[in-house]
Amino acid sequence: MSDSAQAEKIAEKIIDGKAFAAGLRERVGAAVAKLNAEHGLTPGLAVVLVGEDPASQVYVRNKAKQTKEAGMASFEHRLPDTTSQEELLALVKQLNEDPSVHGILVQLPLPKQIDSAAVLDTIDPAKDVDGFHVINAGRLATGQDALVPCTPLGCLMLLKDRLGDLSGKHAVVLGRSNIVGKPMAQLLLGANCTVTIAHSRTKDLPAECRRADILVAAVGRPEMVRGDWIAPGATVIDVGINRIEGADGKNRLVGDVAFEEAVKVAGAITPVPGGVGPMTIACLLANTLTAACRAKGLPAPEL
Ligand SMILES: NC(=O)C1=CN([C@@H]2O[C@H](COP(=O)(O)OP(=O)(O)OC[C@H]3O[C@@H](n4cnc5c(N)ncnc54)[C@H](OP(=O)(O)O)[C@@H]3O)[C@@H](O)[C@H]2O)C=CC1
Ligand SMILES: Nc1nc(=O)c2c([nH]1)NC[C@@H]1CN(c3ccc(C(=O)N[C@@H](CCC(=O)O)C(=O)O)cc3)C=[N+]21
Repeated sequence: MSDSAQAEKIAEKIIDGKAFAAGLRERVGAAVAKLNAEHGLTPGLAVVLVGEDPASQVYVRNKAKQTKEAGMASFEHRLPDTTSQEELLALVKQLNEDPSVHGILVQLPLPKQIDSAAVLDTIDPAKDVDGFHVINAGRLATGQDALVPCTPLGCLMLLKDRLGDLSGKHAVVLGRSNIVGKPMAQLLLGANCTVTIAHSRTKDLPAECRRADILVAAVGRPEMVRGDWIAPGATVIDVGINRIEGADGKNRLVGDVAFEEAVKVAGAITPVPGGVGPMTIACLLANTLTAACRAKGLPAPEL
């Protein structure tokens, strides 16, 4: 095969999350404009950042910018690293009561003096646009209307867009965190996949992965999934966001999958950056729109 034919084949395999997210944000923006014109409602998202973690600051800035671009109100709350649990809970309760706020996101991780689970469970479940509250986790697990965690929701959208019906496919989810792995497995189960959840105690990770039609990697280990862990033609979703030092001494962003190896074997694969990350923020906006509609007793638009 010629070099250009080879390059074309690889390009076809890449799932362009950045482009899909841009389209989703446009659809959210159009729905927000309609909601505003017909009902005088402007969805509002409050983002709370505790401490000065530079990566978190970048995400929070991006979220605020994209929230405004979609025509929604953005409220940013920055608290010092030394904030107490009581102070943070007081702010969350104030946001719960504020009628202009439809979505609340408390950026994770939180400083160690704060009990994250207690904070997340204080957020009004109807405003929990991260979908991390136990009520929303329970609703998702029991097949009821829930606010669904943004990252897995974005992964599911990319999978359905690429593969159509997912029924009967064998999905392997690497990672079992409450914010990615577990809700991802629930969503895939809801889409009628046969689901395996693998983690740090799984015996033969490469063998489990090779059985996957759909492989979702969310472990936080740079390039852990090698090309020979992937079944030929499988669809690979790389959730990992890892900053590592490149050969040139500069920082670069890599996923949990060794992309160059994997792209040769996989049928389709998300890149890092430009894959799942942008979908997470677009889904956050979609969830804020959903929360605002439900607060007014309106049906959430199909996006
Ligand atoms: N793109 C995006 O928008 C987002 C990206 N991320 C990224 O996704 C990744 C995962 O995030 P998150 O779920 O929060 O991470 P956690 O650290 O909470 O969970 C990691 C999971 O991976 C498992 N694991 C860790 N090491 C191994 C290993 N060597 N072999 C097998 N399993 C392993 C752990 O197993 P065990 O339970 O046994 O410890 C755990 O279940 C990170 O890179 C994070 O940065 C996260 C959120 C959003
Ligand atoms: N309450 C809470 N909710 C979250 O959803 C949440 C959180 N806390 N804490 C941190 C993680 C991480 N996260 C990302 C969002 C967007 C990108 C993203 O847009 N990434 C770009 C690249 C960004 C870059 O260059 O650094 C991309 O992959 O193309 C990545 C990661 C949300 N998180």
